[in-house]
Amino acid sequence: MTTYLLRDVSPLGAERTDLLLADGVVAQIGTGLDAPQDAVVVDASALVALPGLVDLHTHLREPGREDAETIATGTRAAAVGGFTAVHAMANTTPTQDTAGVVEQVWHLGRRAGWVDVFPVGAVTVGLEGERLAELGAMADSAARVRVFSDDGKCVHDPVVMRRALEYVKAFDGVVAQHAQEPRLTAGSQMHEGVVSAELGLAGWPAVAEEAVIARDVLLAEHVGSRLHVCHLSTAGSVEIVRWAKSRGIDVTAEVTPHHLMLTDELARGYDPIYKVNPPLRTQADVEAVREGLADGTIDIVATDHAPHPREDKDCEWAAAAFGMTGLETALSVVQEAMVDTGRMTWADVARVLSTAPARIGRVDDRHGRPIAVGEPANLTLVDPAARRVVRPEAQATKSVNSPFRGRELPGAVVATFLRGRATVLDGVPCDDDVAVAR
Ligand SMILES: NC(=O)N[C@@H](CC(=O)O)C(=O)O
Ligand SMILES: [Zn+2]
Ligand SMILES: [Zn+2]
Repeated sequence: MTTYLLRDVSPLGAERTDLLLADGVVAQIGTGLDAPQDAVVVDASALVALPGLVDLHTHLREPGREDAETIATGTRAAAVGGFTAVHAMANTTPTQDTAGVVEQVWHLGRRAGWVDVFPVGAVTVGLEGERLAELGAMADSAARVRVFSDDGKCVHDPVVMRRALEYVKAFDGVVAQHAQEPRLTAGSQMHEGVVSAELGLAGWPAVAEEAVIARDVLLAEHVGSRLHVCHLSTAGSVEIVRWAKSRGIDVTAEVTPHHLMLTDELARGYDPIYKVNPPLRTQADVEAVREGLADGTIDIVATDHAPHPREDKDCEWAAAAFGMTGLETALSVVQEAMVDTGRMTWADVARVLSTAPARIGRVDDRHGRPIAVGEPANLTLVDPAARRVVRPEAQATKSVNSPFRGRELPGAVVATFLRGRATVLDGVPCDDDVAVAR
């Protein structure tokens, strides 16, 4: 295995030092380290080192929609985006609702070799919201599932939600809720507000999200369980989570990069590239989620990378699929929205994109670790001074539905290391090295 000496890198944006990566771990830290004979020396004097990013919410689409993404293409895109681990959502075909399917996804992730893939288990059979899936068997499987979600759909029946919350306690699992009251959002196309009224598109009101979050934090309190809120998007949701945390309720929440940056104004062009669930909200909501992320009410940023094939997006708004890609732009968007605005430091970025998601997903024995001697060398090197224009056709993901198309964003992932092995160097995926390691 290649040894890397990262010369003059800035861990978490702090003072520069050298990092020696050998035998899969951070072997030495210090200034002016001697380069071992066969080491590859990387001039990292312009780079910030972060613990490898961890995505709690990725749609890899395999099995079932390999025309949109495969585990191989999606995890390669994840590595390019600086990730060393992703949690793969359960809304595949077949659904990830049995030990057999989650083990298959886990095996395919290992075989691809780009990042560690942690399958999410469905809460209910077929995401139908009626009967609990075999949560225990998925937890005990080789995939060691700890995160359970019907994402794409809401676990709307309060009795089913209560049972799921109770059940996952046995193995320290968490239910990740896609908070969307279905009756309030039947036929909804975009955020309900001034813009939806003007465009004549059916609205998806903030209350449909907030009502479910309010119910679920109370359920989590009642049964003493752990709840995670997926892609929180409204100012009211931030308020409810803030209140729940102040009561000591064991709730965590995520926001997506697109909800940190984009608003419903973008729907005015009727371009379905901006159609997503939950919908893009208002500028006041964007301000509130930024503030919530900065003050710790929102624990993490998760991409909700949702690739769709062209034919599902190149159509009229009402017929188009909900969802946006995000793995390869997440870090840049967080830099623009939070770091370059002075709201967060790089140490905060490491928390919201690595340490906290690893902890919520209970993979913090391997990921989201401090950059310290003896720790697994899962690392991301970012050049904060770089700027680049997003070109979806040039991305590693198989799908081109990026809402950031044509935008210039700050920052670039220069390298990603998974257990000391480079998966990305000079911004380019290391196809040959990853193939050898397979
Ligand atoms: N976010 C989306 O708009 N779509 C997701 C489902 C989801 O995250 O709810 C998808 O699977 O396409
Ligand atoms: Zn969702
Ligand atoms: Zn999702």
